[in-house]
Amino acid sequence: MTTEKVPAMDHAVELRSVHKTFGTGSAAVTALASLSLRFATGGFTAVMGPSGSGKSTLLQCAAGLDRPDAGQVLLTGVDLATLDEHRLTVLRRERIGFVFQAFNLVAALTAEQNVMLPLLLDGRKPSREEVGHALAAVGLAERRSHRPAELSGGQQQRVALARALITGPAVLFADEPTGALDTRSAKEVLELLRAMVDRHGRTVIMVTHDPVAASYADTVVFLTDGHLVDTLHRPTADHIAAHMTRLERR
Ligand SMILES: Nc1ncnc2c1ncn2[C@@H]1O[C@H](COP(=O)(O)OP(=O)(O)OP(=O)(O)O)[C@@H](O)[C@H]1O
Repeated sequence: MTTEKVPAMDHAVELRSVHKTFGTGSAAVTALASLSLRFATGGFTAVMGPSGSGKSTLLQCAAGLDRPDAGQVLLTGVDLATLDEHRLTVLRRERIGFVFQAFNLVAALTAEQNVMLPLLLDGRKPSREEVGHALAAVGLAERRSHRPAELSGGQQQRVALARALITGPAVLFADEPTGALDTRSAKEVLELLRAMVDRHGRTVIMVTHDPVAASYADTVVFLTDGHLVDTLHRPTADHIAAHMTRLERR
């Protein structure tokens, strides 16, 4: 693929004055207000902020799932605005993994078949060994033949993680990945995300409302009304919770 590269790659994702509005006229809502933000390569960042502050829109634009009205998004050094839809799809497939609060597994497929999907979509024939390895990495080697309905929420999210990671993406985006999980399952998923960064050098960007989940990150950024209002490094859950309370009172 011939894509424009910038030389320095210490930031896996960079937003430069990204602006995004939904609706028109008096109904227009500014979701991102000329937001500039950089996510370090090999770092774990949590994105927090009150409801409607632009967190999901940030993730969608950063992952190339939505296009900003103005500004630039660089993903692993590639300016997404320079790509047509086909090249954007290829870039996303090769460099991005995504996990959602609702897992988004295909109900009719087994864990193993769900994990295979991204490779099949990429025209590759996955080996059972490769898929087995991905499931083992999330502690589910024994559950390869189970369908989503036969798995707990935490297990389903771990299958979703294995599916997101099977292509070896540089960046993993997670939108409330623990929002539907009990405390124990959430901890397992967060520890896996932490290990992706520490052991495999991946970049993780996670939207969350939960201060405990955010405390697994290296950096926590806070949005309000589409603006970046604060950045904390290695904060404790209590510190994050206090910060959120202050923001919600503003
Ligand atoms: N598709 C859309 N159409 C219209 N408005 C939208 C759309 N998506 C987001 N918005 C608006 O943009 C703003 C930011 O939304 P966004 O979902 O990014 O916030 P959020 O911080 O993720 O919120 P939450 O924590 O509630 O999920 C909100 O005011 C929202 O209503």
